[in-house]
Amino acid sequence: MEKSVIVKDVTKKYKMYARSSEKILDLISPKGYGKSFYALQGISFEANKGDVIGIIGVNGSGKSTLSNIIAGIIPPTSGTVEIKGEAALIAIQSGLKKELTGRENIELKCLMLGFDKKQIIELTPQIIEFADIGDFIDQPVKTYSSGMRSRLGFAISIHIDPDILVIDEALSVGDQTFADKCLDKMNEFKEKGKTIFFISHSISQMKKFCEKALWIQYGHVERYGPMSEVMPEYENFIKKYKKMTKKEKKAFQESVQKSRMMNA
Ligand SMILES: Nc1ncnc2c1ncn2[C@@H]1O[C@H](COP(=O)(O)OP(=O)(O)OP(=O)(O)O)[C@@H](O)[C@H]1O
Repeated sequence: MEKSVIVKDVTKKYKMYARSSEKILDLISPKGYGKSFYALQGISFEANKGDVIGIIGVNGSGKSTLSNIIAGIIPPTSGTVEIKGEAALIAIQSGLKKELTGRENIELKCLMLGFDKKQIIELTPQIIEFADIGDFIDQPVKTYSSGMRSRLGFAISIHIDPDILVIDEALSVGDQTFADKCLDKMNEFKEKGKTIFFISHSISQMKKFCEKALWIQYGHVERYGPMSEVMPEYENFIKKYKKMTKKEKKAFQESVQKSRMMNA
């Protein structure tokens, strides 16, 4: 199996300053100052070409942080991410410049990826047709609804033909017809042997589309394996969590959050 993504011991740390003066103290003290929150702690896994991996986990577990790191949008604090080829992120807020129109965003993204004028002229109508947002294509993106942003983002990313596609909740907005159109495109990618990471709160969508599951539990990899094995374990955890009393839930949340906080 040819590897397409190798993630080794990836950590993402965010500084939590109570006051702005703490930021200055952090900059000038040799050992740093203030508390750090670990969104990710020692994430390691490998993906093969053709893998379709669902990233699952409860709110705040680190799914979006990890997808942003895989797509190269943000760097890890420590650890390495090896990507074979070009990765693209599709998320509701992904990479669209709000002041620019939809059409200008298409051009910008293509230019940034090194496409020439001829390729851009060829691709633009295809992207516009897929996005299907009518006259809004010539309006600034800041006037778009979240569904329209997601449509444009999806249309751009799918047409630039990346080797690794990271789809973060992009199908949760907008209508069913568009979601089906996206799923068809994602299936085309799958058939071409590309690697897809898929984040969705829809467990049925996950089960239908992904063969593997990467379960992120409060910044750690809890389980990684076939969807048919990992998902039942995750669903069991959710069931148990839901059965907890309010007090038990709070105690549980506090203990996991505490394990992610560290000094400096
Ligand atoms: N810029 C930031 N500064 C501080 N903390 C952050 C930042 N970005 C994310 N976090 C924290 O990191 C943790 C992981 O966030 P992330 O958005 O990756 O989780 P998620 O699993 O995608 O959650 P959800 O399912 O709610 O979208 C959260 O506790 C979040 O509050």
